[in-house]
Amino acid sequence: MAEHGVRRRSTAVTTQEVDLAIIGSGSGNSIPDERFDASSIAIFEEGVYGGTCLNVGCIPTKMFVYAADVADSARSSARYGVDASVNTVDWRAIVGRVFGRIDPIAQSGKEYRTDRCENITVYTSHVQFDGRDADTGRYRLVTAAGDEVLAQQVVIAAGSRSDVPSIIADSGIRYYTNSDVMRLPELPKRMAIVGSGYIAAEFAHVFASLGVDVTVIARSGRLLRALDDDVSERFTQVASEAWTVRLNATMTGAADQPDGSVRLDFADGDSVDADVVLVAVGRTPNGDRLNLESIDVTLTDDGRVPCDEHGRTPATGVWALGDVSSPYQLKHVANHEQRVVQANLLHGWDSPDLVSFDHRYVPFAVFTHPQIAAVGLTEAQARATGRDITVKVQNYGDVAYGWAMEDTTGFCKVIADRGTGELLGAHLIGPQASTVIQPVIQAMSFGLGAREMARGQYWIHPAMPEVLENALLGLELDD
Ligand SMILES: Cc1cc2nc3c(=O)[nH]c(=O)nc-3n(C[C@H](O)[C@H](O)[C@H](O)COP(=O)(O)OP(=O)(O)OC[C@H]3O[C@@H](n4cnc5c(N)ncnc54)[C@H](O)[C@@H]3O)c2cc1C
Ligand SMILES: NC(=O)c1ccc[n+]([C@@H]2O[C@H](COP(=O)([O-])OP(=O)(O)OC[C@H]3O[C@@H](n4cnc5c(N)ncnc54)[C@H](O)[C@@H]3O)[C@@H](O)[C@H]2O)c1
Repeated sequence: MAEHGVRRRSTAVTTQEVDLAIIGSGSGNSIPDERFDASSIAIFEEGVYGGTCLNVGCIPTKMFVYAADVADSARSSARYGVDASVNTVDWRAIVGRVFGRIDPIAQSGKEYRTDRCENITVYTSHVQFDGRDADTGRYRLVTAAGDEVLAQQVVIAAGSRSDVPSIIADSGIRYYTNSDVMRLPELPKRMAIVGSGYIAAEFAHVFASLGVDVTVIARSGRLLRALDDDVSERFTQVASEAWTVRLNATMTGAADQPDGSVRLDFADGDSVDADVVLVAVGRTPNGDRLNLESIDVTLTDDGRVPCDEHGRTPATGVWALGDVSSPYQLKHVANHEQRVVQANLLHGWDSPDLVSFDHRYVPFAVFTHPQIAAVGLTEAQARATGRDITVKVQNYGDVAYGWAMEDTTGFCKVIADRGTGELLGAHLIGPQASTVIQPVIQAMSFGLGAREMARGQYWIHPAMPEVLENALLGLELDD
């Protein structure tokens, strides 16, 4: 490990002075490249190196989703005249495939920073601020292991953690989150998933398709209710046929049962028994564990580290990016913000050339069944702007590739300004949604209107994006 500027104290802990400290090894780990070789850097990581996306988020979940999709394909094969079935699911082999790929990446990422980057010191411990050093004015960062780092500048890239409702946290039951459910030793017979957002929708698909009897417990009347109303409604319908879905469910208790299962009780007197309870009710930014008061930074009302469009927090020299500060808890946003903060670190805090976050058209996809993807305003949001809008809903089942797949539930909704043709939003539910949506993201980002987008290019026939082409052509735009 590099020991740049490290002073050993008699208590066996160290004090190091660095140019830059980075809290969190998710997107934060990508900041130091060769342009930072002359800077001394400390990276703090209290968990597994590489952060949420690599270890317990996007990447492993999608590797499990792919296995689930393969199982679903086999189950639905008879529709296409093919005789296939899912005979057994080798859960250990699936887990082995996923983490056999991921764990070495996390390990080698850490080794690279620790052993091969001479200007970087990795601290594998929780860290928090302890004000500023009176002599140097540097930010003082103190680890749980007792080390002290005095940093000229700090990037807070500390991510977020799973929320756990107190009714579960205080009950004493064994519950799982995305951090450990993917390493279950074996598939349970019954799983109850508390929550109805992204994580619930993706894991319900994974475990149900692999043969688990899944019950999804939603507080409100719809799943994925933050999405466009039609998408959320369609998804709730389809999901209710695939899994047990309890809507408008208010939990009143959770308790271990003598047979090792868990019972969840509801206000209507009903209950659900499950062998595994997965909690997926949102994520809290980790800024509340950094003692930010000591550097006079107050979290936003929704718990984020405040920062401006350049990533600058109210404390001079302290930057923030990703889940800890962003209104979007998405990896492509964290990566974008990392590139902005990286550029701005090189420009300097007060530079007139600072670059800005671009949050205009943040897309997302939910890798459940059916897949969902969206960008821009929902129909309700677009109507609320007061603009004269036109909306077209095109069914997958009405285009050639949708016929090929015998799709009966998918659709693509596009929303545009009737007068100008400006694209305002797109919402897809159906096969390949996360890929089919990409041309709309491009069009919106580069200011291409609906009409030009529909007719200014070829659309490969008979590929799935024809569903998008037809939706665009169906918009009632002024001439
Ligand atoms: C199950 C799941 C699936 C997801 N799937 C997708 C997806 O498909 N697509 C998508 O775009 N997004 C997805 N996300 C969201 C995505 O993972 C996050 O938006 C992204 O990883 C955030 O990156 P980050 O760098 O801000 O934080 P993180 O990657 O969480 O990194 C922060 C790191 O900081 C460390 N840390 C925190 N506090 C301290 C401290 N005080 N001291 C030392 N270390 C600290 C943490 O241990 C962590 O490793 C998913 C999330 C989950 C949970
Ligand atoms: N494919 C992706 O891009 C992807 C996948 C997974 C996660 N993520 C990111 O991670 C974030 C967190 O995911 P998530 O699914 O935990 O959160 P979420 O915000 O998507 O959904 C949380 C759900 O839990 C419900 N809820 C909240 N408190 C509850 C309670 N006490 N009891 C029952 N239900 C409750 C909410 O009403 C909401 O529907 C997402 O918002 C997303 O940004 C992204």
